[in-house]
Amino acid sequence: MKLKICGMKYPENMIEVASVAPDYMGFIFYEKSSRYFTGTIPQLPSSIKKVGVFVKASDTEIIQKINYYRLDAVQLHGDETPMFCKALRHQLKRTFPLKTIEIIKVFSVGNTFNFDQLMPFQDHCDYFLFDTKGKLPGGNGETFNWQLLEHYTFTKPYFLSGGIGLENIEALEKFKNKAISKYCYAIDVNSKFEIEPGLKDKEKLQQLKNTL
Ligand SMILES: O=C(O)c1ccccc1N[C@@H]1O[C@H](COP(=O)(O)O)[C@@H](O)[C@H]1O
Repeated sequence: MKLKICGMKYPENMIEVASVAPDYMGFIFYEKSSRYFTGTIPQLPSSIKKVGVFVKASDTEIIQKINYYRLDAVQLHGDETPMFCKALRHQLKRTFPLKTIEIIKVFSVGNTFNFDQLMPFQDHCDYFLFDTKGKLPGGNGETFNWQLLEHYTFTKPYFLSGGIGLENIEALEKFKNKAISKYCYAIDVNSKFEIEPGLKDKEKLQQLKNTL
């Protein structure tokens, strides 16, 4: 399973964390977040895809950040509509004809989550990401009931997110052996691997990586 490490804020820490060899590294472009990122990204191995995390940002802002930070993917973490995703995808293809910018559409999962709502997004994103519904748009540090994924009837690969920490390793092992994990493409981690918001604990991340 692939690994995404999200909410990076400090260049030296990014270099440290790059040695864990995640597949994706995420940067939060949401001003109200304690992980809001405005700095510079050092040269990272090209095997690590850089993801910009946006909450209801405009297409102009998203494109500007892709250009400036040379992002490889965008994570749409607000209530963006299927039409927005469709239009953005077209615009990304036009603006960056030589590079595929992946679109990861996030859904906040509560106990009554209806997976039917994913249908209109299917053709307009590359991956879904399931996070836990909480007070904040993201980074709540809480897991959701993964058993709900038995209602996932699509074939689009998804990121499993929301409060995943070292204490979930055993549950992750069990999840990986179940049919419901068939389309789980990556694990996404954030607040449970922090020393402070935006500063990640490399040793803990290495422990997780060794189990994936
Ligand atoms: O982390 C944030 O502050 C944040 C703010 C706004 C949108 C998304 C945010 N984080 C994303 O939330 C998920 C889950 O994080 P956690 O493991 O529950 O802390 C992750 O994808 C982050 O990218």
